[in-house]
Amino acid sequence: MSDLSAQKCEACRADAPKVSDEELAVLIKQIPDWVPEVRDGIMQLERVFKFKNFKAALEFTNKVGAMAEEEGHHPGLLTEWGKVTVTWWSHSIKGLHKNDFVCAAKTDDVFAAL
Ligand SMILES: C[C@H](O)[C@H](O)[C@H]1CNC2=NC(N)=NC(=O)C2=N1
Repeated sequence: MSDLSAQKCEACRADAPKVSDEELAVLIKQIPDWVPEVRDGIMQLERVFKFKNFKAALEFTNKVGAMAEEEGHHPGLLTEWGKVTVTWWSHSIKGLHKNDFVCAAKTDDVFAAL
């Protein structure tokens, strides 16, 4: 468990500040497999996880879903044969909040524990 994944998501209101470029540079070092990407004008964190078949990909998807429910923060999940694309961003602020980095780190932990 990393520093980030040991944290809990906090309530993210519509007026919460987005992570600054300086904060992003520090936080992304703790989740080096994640790629920050702008999609539809919204900064997001994305990582592709590889599996041996669809069943394994679906099991991982469900575990990430359960973690998301516990945190009250929810990712984009695209489950395909042998592959799950996980995308984190905060809908309420249309960008990245610390919560997204916390949940990306927790997603790494789910994968590591399979
Ligand atoms: C009411 C509920 O808590 C909110 O809509 C939560 C749910 N999950 C969420 N997940 C994400 N990724 N961003 C949000 O802003 C968000 N808001």
